[in-house]
Amino acid sequence: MFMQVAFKYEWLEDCLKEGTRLPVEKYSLLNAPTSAPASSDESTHSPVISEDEFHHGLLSVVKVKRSHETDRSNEDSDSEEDSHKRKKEEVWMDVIHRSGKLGVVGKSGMTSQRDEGKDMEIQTQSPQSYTPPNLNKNITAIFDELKNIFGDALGDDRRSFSYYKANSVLEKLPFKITSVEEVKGLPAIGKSMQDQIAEILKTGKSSRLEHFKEDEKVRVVSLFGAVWGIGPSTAQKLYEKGHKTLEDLQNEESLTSAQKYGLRFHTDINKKIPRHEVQEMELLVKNCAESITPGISVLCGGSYRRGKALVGDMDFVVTHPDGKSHAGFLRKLVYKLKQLDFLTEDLTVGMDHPLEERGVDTYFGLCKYPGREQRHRIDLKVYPHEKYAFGLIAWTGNDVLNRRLRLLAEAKGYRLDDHGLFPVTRDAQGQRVSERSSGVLCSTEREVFDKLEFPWLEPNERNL
Ligand SMILES: Nc1ccn([C@H]2C[C@H](O)[C@@H](COP(=O)(O)OP(=O)(O)OP(=O)(O)O)O2)c(=O)n1
Ligand SMILES: [Mn+2]
Repeated sequence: MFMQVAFKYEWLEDCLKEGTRLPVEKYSLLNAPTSAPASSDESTHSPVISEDEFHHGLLSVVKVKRSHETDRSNEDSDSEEDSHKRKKEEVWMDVIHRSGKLGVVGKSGMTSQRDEGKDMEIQTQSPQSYTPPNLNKNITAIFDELKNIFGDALGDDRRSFSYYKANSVLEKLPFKITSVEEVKGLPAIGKSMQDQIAEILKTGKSSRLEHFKEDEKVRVVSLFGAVWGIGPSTAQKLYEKGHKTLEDLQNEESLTSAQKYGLRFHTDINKKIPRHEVQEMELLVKNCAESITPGISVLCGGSYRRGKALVGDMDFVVTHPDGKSHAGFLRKLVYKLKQLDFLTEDLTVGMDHPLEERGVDTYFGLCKYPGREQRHRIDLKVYPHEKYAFGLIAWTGNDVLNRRLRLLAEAKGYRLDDHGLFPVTRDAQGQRVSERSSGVLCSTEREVFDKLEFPWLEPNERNL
């Protein structure tokens, strides 16, 4: 039985380490510990979890698949708000950092792989699988639906993110929740989440979700919004045109060709890819790339690089250490991968930046595992050597870490994105400007972490 409503974060960490639910007494914040007290020194370094503060700590990173409609570079446009909360953020950074470690300690024996002393982080790594057991699917499945409804249909990224971060805590818990008392005091689980959890525990359902399911507009708009290439505003327009089902959309002329592919392969794209298949496809792309330009570096980032057992899509990050052979490479790679019948449909393409521009070439498309017709989403991004470390961090994620790093950079007077780390100055009007040409030089991910004074995380430790 859980009597305390607030206890130290180490409780969660230790539970995960032990693989069992430990008594909370010695972690209590309300009662003075009677036995085996944590040293006072330790408690000063151990942030206490308060939902509200944790909430502010994470802000509105949204894990919704809308990157194709959203310019990632504009993601931080709410930086005014962010700056108000930055102070609090810094305090909570440690908490969040710890929460990232949870998944790692939860999987006993997971080790770090280092690849130090290299000029560039060109690594062939096979991180061990990251598969935290989710003992609370009865709750997280409902929250996941609500996350999608708020994100895909209602465009309410803030609420969507509340469910996303609540789930990222709940799915890592080493026990099945039987009473709402057990989640009080956990990060990201505030009063509203507690009430919803209590309701789910009692009735097996969420009235909020049931209400949405009864609302035809919400149901239809979130269905459409979940299609690759269709965002909340297009989804709403399609609903207003009278469409009700995905079949209805098949004859809709106004869809772009990418949206049509998104629709046609909707079921395929939504299926997660087993890790070992990604590994094989990574090898296929690597071999193909090497046969075109020897020495080229190809790495599959995203959740695969973070060690997930099931992967949503493939995010390839490519560069060439010589600083020039990357230019024009993507077109050749795409051509050859199509010849191999691996790449099948183009979604969006932005390539052929001339060498002098030092731009990033991108290809978003669909591919298939050799011998099968099922499609998967694939992104290929080619970075010039000097931007590579930044691209690799951005496309490895996860998005919570990306957000944290960006906010931290901002607090230190920089702007961070997948192209680099740029000092921010003020122009004559007092507006913040960052000069693209004067970026900080970092040739490895570790140098970027060091520059930001963020504790180093191996890729498999980045599931925050
Ligand atoms: N709004 C977003 C979307 C993505 N990313 C970054 C972090 C992600 O880890 C990476 C790849 O994006 P994905 O949507 O492919 O996410 P993952 O690879 O992490 O998960 P999965 O593909 O398994 O769904 O890009 C981000 O910072 N912000
Ligand atoms: Mn991915």
